[in-house]
Amino acid sequence: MTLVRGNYKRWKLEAILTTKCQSIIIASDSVRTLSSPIAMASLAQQFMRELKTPRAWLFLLLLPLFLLLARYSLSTFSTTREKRRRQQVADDHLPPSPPALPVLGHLHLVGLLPHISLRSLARKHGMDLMPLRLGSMPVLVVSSPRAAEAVLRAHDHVFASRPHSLVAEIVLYGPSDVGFAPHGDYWRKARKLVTTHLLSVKKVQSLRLAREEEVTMVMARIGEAAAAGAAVDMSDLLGSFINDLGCRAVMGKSFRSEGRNKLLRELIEDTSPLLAGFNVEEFFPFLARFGVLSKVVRVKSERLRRRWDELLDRLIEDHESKYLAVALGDSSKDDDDLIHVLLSVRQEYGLTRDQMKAILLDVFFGGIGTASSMLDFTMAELIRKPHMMEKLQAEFNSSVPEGLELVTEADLSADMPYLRAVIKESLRLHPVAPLLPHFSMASCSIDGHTIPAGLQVLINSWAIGRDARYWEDAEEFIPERFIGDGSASHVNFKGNDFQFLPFGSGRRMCAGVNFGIACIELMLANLVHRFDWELPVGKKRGDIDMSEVFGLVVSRKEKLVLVPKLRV
Ligand code: HEM
Repeated sequence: MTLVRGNYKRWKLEAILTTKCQSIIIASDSVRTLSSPIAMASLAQQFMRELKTPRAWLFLLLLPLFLLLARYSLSTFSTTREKRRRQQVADDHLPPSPPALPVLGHLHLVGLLPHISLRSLARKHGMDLMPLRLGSMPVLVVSSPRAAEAVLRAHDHVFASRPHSLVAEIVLYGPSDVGFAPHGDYWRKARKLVTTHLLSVKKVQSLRLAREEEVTMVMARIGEAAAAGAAVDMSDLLGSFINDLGCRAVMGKSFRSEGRNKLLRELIEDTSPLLAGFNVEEFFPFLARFGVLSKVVRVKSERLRRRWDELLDRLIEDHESKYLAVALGDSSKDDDDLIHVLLSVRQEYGLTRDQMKAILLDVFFGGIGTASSMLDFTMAELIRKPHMMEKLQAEFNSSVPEGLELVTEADLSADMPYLRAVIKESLRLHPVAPLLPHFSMASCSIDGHTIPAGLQVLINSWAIGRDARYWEDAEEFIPERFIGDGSASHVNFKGNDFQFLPFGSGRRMCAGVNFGIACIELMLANLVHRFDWELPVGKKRGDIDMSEVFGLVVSRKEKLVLVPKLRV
């Protein structure tokens, strides 16, 4: 195994231009200049949006100049015959790649929903391990459980890093969070802190009362709508439930009244597209040398960072004074929120203020969109299949005391196989993070192919969860497959079953599984147990549109509007 820098030059997919751009990356001592994978993935969408901005026109104006420079680069740096021969030998050890265009590579083949277009491409060319070139960026797309196991288990130590993203670097302070941080000592320390103190099973259990209180408030709102015969925008309701719960966990109860929950939701909504957006210069690093394009992204990111700073600094300062009072014995320790926990371990882990802020942002970005989108998909599937909704309600009827107004987590600890099967099936068919972004830190060999160091790897968990070689009726929503003698009754999401990766696997697996599942189970249980759900007049079940919008988290395009009827 060779280190990244030594090996990077050996990697060339098709265009000599690519090699040139990468040489420049190496020369500038930035071996990790590849973009955020999610950024890459929303390419087309962003591009259409960007066409309306001055920046896009700037790009179009710069394109001829770029092509001229590319030609110049080709002639100036043309490889020697011997180098080409050696490159050919290296290429022969790579899996084959679909045909590409000059300059763009395979960029034009990535659509608005990259996980879907990448699956079509992999299927068309029969490639479970598919090297692509997006602009000048080499990417390896992994589309089968077997290939995912090779990456996430056999070579987990090689692929446990993340690709670089300019936006994450600015907005996430380095990045100093867990999710975007490159593999290394800092990531290890931050991940340990998060899994031991913030998102441990014990900590998640200690937030049980908070979850139950938040669910009670939501049920009261739905109850009012039911009494009035009014429709409820479920997408919005579920979004604000998870947002409020996240705020409560992070900053404590006392901040809801100050409007900080709303501010936080706005900030997350403003930041997510940028974190998921694509930056021209990251696909064409050659252009970044002019510095013009990266400035636009930089300015936007810095503006957001200032807004985050203002909110997070205030939150931390408020907590610091309270923490000090508790430490001096002037006040009782009534607060156990995550900022408080972070302050208590700050010295032990040697955390700076910026690092604390980045770690808090992970809880917001990791937790809020994921759980609410997942709940939205699940409710939509259950409405489309009323017999499944009835089966789930029957499970509650037989498991919880009659007339129970709130299903608590204690009630859920009883055996509820169908509830768990519905959640698993929803995660299989609609993984809200469908492309897992990884980065190779060294070269390694998979199936006789040499995978070079310094390569961005995307594991298509959406394609893997629908792989007909592993799943019967792979495109259908059938929770029964996960129970009894169903074909997947032994499969779980702990990262050992590589045909089912909604939370990833290996070192970079989701750090918030327990937190996420606890929120989802409690909310879904109460929605289904307390209410029957109907569609607004004039809308049929078949009209529910399951199409998606790609972003940091994939969500349903259409809002889910339902009319509740009180059951209990
Ligand atoms: C339905 C809910 C959720 C889903 C489906 C989900 C899914 C994922 C996935 C697919 C990854 C990437 C795994 C990989 O690269 O192999 C991830 C990473 C992560 N998630 Fe989650 N997640 C959820 C909830 C949460 C929650 C509630 C939190 C925190 C409060 C959280 C925090 C994180 C963090 C910190 C990482 C980065 C781990 C690392 O890079 O070391 N997630 N999540």
